Amino acid sequence: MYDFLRALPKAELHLHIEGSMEPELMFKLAERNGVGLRYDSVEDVREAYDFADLQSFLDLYYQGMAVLQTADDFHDLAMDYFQRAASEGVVHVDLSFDPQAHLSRGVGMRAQMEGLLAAMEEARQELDLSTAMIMSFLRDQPAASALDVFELAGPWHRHLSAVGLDSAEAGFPPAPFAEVFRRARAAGIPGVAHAGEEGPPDYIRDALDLLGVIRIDHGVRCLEDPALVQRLRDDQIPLTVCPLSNVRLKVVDELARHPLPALLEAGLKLTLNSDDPAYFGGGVLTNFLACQQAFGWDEETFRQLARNALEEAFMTEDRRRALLALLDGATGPGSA
Ligand code: HPA
Ligand SMILES: [Zn+2]
Repeated sequence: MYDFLRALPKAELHLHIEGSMEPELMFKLAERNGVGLRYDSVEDVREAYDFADLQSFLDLYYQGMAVLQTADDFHDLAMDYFQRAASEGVVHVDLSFDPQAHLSRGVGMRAQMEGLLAAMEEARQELDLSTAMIMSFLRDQPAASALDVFELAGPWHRHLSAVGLDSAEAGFPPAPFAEVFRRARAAGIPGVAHAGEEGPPDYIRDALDLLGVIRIDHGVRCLEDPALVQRLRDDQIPLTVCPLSNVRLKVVDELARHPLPALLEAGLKLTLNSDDPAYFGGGVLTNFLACQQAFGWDEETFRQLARNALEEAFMTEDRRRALLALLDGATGPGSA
């Protein structure tokens, strides 16, 4: 099964590039930029990654970013992740980043964009890895700040495949962000949003109705609302589920009790993703393997999850056709 899951052409739809920073890179960038760290060693960092909930993770996540200062840093961060992803059989990444978390530290939009876009081009040329960019807004910051950031990113709008919404969820409903998502849509940029991770099912409904999003990040709490589940199934709205993240942030007690089997049973369009691989114990392949261990799914189930991701990722139709053909070819007959 390892070989099968490794070979499966996997697309990652829910990945915060800042959450892909391994402690080794954090130390390297800290040294390069003369930024002090509160940790003495890589082991110290890993030990600190013991989270009680989403907020306790976010506190360290925003701290860790302090080492990112220049375009080169963003480039190196993304390339480090792309190389690891490619080695796990990932063929496409919808990469999300949080510009406000960098602007507030005095790191400009240009450095962020130029570094990330350079790495994305390098990944295409050197790793045959396609990528797309999602610019996310922090929902625990004022909606006016999201509007400012969207305007500030104007010169790069043509590089954005979507806008997103992340950070602390409970108590921060989607509604205030309707205007910025409407503006993005008017510029031809669709939306995705975290909803139903720690927040209630109503936030999923509001993300669809008020923000007009085309995918829901996480969404696992939809099961508390049967009418919502029916809508998500009828409309085949993709959910980007992050199994190991949900365990590490205590959305669920343990993977064996994760609602993934119930979500599948409900006929929802699911994908498996890593969220913040450096903080939550591994990348996409690790998440696939953990689900195999926990749920004993067969090859057909994993093939369908991988197909869902290829169908819903932000990529050209030519690339999608090629990767779907690779999926069917790589995984044998009966999969067409
Ligand atoms: O899992 C997450 N949830 C919300 N915001 C985030 N920002 C990075 N990771 C996450
Ligand atoms: Zn996330």
